[in-house]
Amino acid sequence: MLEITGLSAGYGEALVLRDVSCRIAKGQVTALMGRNGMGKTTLLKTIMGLIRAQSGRINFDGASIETRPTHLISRAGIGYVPQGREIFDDFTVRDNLRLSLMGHDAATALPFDKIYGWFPILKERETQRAGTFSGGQQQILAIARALIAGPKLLLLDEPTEGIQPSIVQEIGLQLAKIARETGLSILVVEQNVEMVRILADQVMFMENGAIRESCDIATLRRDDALLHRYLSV
Ligand SMILES: Nc1ncnc2c1ncn2[C@@H]1O[C@H](COP(=O)(O)OP(=O)(O)OP(=O)(O)O)[C@@H](O)[C@H]1O
Repeated sequence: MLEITGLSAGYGEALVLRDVSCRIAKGQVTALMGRNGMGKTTLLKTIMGLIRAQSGRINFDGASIETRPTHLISRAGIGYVPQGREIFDDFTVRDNLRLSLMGHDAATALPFDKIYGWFPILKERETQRAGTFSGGQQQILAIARALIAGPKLLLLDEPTEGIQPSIVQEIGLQLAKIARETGLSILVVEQNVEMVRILADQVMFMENGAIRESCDIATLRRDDALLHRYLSV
């Protein structure tokens, strides 16, 4: 599904990612953890083509994508929910979803009712402006906007940031269910350990722009030494 090999990238002269290699299988949910400033967001942006790789390969679904423009990476089947959500506050739920479909292949797009079945709150609030929502509801809408295009891989950047614990659990359980149901792969940058335990199958730990270690979620449930080492929790 996604295979990254020897990836280096950064901002101008400043290299942030250093020789990153990792692999995400179809249907697998991978959490990327690490302290602030270690390069997690930079990795997601480089996968999306928002930052150019200086060296290395990003292979998605059998094709190399590291030189493609962002809209073609998105059209190839990678959905992205950036930090801060970036929904349209003045638009209704339905218009936010509709706008998200622009430029996407109608053949892969999901019906609105599929999205509303996964997230009933969006159906209830279909005609309301997104700016009136709570942080958790806005995050659900941001995720729904990415899902409606029918991606094969979803990149999420700190989806639990600033939202209340009950909604964290709801979003985690629902995303895990969607991944199981549809074979969607997810790469989620996350600091919230509860969310990682609910959602992830495997965890990668990033430090100074490199993936230092990874483990499956059962290992992390048994032993939280890795969390102490890479997050100081
Ligand atoms: N636009 C930018 N220009 C220059 N340097 C940047 C830019 N964005 C991030 N950086 C630097 O790149 C490094 C990695 O940042 P990045 O946002 O990828 O980290 P992160 O692990 O996602 O942390 P956080 O959880 O704080 O977002 C940091 O040193 C940061 O200061």
